This record gives sequence, structure tokens and C-alpha cells, in this order.
Amino acid sequence: MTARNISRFWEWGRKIICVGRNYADHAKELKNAIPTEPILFLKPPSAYVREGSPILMPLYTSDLHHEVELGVVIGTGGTAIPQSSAMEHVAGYALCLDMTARDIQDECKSKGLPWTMAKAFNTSCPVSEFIPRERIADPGNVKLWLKVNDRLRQSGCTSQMIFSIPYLISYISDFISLEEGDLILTGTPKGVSAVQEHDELQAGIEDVVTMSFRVDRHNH
Ligand SMILES: O=C([O-])CC(=O)C(=O)O
Ligand SMILES: [Mg+2]
Repeated sequence: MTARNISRFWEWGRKIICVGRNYADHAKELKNAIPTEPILFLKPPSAYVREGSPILMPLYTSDLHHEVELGVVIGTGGTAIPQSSAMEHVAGYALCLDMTARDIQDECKSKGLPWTMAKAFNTSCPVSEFIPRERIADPGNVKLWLKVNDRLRQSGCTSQMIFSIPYLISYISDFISLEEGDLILTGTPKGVSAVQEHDELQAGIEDVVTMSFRVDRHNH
């Protein structure tokens, strides 16, 4: 058996834990209250998609949104991790998109139903290459951006996060044990908008990484 390589964490089949409304400007643009505790939801590992493959728009949505987010890749697992040592559990980062069927999410919210159909479908988690932790000195202060067909839509800084990365690692690991290869999506800044079939998405972490994805319609 060959050793697993953390730089291909998306192949490991580990969980993807997403934080919602972690930027006040995004909570406001969707007319949601600013949370006093992290809002969490999950995507399955089948949500991963890598550059070179398209984001597939599910047939049941007509309002697929991009959300650019900093992803934190766990290196050393743990339960009830204290904030003070939380960063020792981080192997690195990835730039991620939390693709969201906004019309379905709105319907789920109004009916009090879970967001699974809106957030967890195949290709709902495009990811960049793995970024070793040494390449981002301060993950609490990096600029994220996203363009659709060359037009800037999202531009934010992780310093705007309501709950910091150490706080999130500690909070989550109190009740969901973190494992090597898990990914935490830390929430999106404002500027989310709808994408259409054939759109080209480009996103980046300033001075660190860029990635691009095309949007296609699901054919079944
Ligand atoms: O769907 C939402 O607005 C919640 C979310 O994922 C985020 O804030 O990143
Ligand atoms: Mg999100």
C-alpha cells in the first residue's frame, strides 16, 4: 500500500465541514442575522472537483451561486482541541468554492429543512492545489477574490471573519472529532452571485494561488 499524500487530501474520502455566515457583509447581503455561534453544515467527499473538470449545475436549480472561501486542511486529528494549540493541527490550506443552489437553500430555509440539496451535490466543492502551511504566514489576514468571465465579483480578506480559524477548530472538534485530511471551509465574504452554463470562474488567494473552473449543465 502506498502512503497517502496530504497534498491530494481530496482523494482521502474525509469530511468537509463548512462554516456559514462567518463574514458580516455576506450575512447582511442575504438578509441573515449575524451569528453569535458558528453555523455548520457538511459536504460529502463526492463534492470535490479539481481544475480541469467542470462544475456541474444540478438540473433542479436555476440560481447556482459561487462562494469563494479559504479552506483549512487538517494534518493532525483531535477531539476538544484547545484554541491555543489549534494551529498545530493544520497541515495547510486550499482555495475553495462553496457552490450553492440559492433557490433551493431559500426553499429549505423557509420550510425549516436541511441544506443538503443546496450545498452537497456533486462538484459543489471545487478546490485548488494544496497549499502547505508555510506558504501562508497569517491565514487570518489573506485576501480572497473571485471573477466570473473576468468581472470581479468577490473580494474580501480573512481578517473580516467573525470566528477565527483557531476558534473554529476548537469549536468544531468539541463535538465532531477532526481527522487528518478533513477540510474546513471558513465562510464567504460578500459578492455572491449567480453563474450560468459556460461561465468561467477564476479565483485566487493574493500572492499564493489562482484556480479556474468552467460551469456546465448536468446532463441527467
Ligand atoms: O449559504 C450561505 O450563505 C452560508 C455560507 O455558506 C457562507 O456564509 O459561506
Ligand atoms: Mg459558504
